[in-house]
Amino acid sequence: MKSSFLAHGKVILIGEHSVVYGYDAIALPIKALNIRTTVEASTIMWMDTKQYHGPLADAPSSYDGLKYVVATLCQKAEANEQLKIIYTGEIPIERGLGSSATVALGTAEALNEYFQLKLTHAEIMAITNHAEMINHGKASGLDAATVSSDNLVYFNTKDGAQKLDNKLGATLLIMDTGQLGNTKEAVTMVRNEYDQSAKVKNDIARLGELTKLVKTAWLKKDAPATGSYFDEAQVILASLGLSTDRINQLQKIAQANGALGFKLSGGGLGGVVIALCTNQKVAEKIAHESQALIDNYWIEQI
Ligand SMILES: C[C@@](O)(CCO)CC(=O)[O-]
Repeated sequence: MKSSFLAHGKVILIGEHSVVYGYDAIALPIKALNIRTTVEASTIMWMDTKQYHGPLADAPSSYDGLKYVVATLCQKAEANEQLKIIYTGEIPIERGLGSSATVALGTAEALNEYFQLKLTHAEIMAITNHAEMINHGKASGLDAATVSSDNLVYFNTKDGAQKLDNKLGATLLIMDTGQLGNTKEAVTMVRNEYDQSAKVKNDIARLGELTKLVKTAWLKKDAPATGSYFDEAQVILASLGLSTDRINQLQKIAQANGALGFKLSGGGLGGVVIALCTNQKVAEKIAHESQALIDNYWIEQI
């Protein structure tokens, strides 16, 4: 008996960090980035990923979220069977692309099917979100909501995920700086500032407003306005200490080559950046000019 589940990655368009404080955020599922989780019987509890291959019990602490998912599902199934859990495909880790939520969701779904537990979507999401809390300290649930959605997600912690399925009529360039971000560290850093500074509280509130403005512009298919809100968000995220020299250099290249807007995406301190472009040609030109500073890039029509 074998079961498997394919889960995809995501990129945050706007509202990272402020979403942790209850404000709105918008995130896009990225189907081109995905990981398949396969569960099969084994002689020992075994975990097989690009980063780690060995007994689950010996996996490093970065696997604590996954250990929780496996333990919870096995407990619900009252299973004492040993398993091998294999991950194929790749989403670069610590880049803001949702790799941890993808593997947590994939593991919960694959084990749900393997044990025929018939857990509801809400139960699977609760387990995935808890794993994200273990991974990231304080997680808003945005990543888990987006990696389990087929549509653009409009999200806040109170109402959860809502569909925003209109097209903006533009091209999104996603570039991987190759620098490892650290979501837990970034969220903690902003939280410490938030608790002490009225300016940071205002910055976070403005990020929340920018999300609402992007939604309005999106519904009007106003890509230039959306781009200008991305630029403003980048100024705020940089002032919170979340940008890097490389991100700033990429911003200059994007601006010099016609991007409508540019920002980091996800926790920051590295990871991916996004450039909003009028069309594919502009996106390809920016990616080409940026090649010395990036590991990889993806283009999405939005
Ligand atoms: C930085 C953050 O807003 C996004 C991480 O992808 C954290 C969260 O929403 O849990």
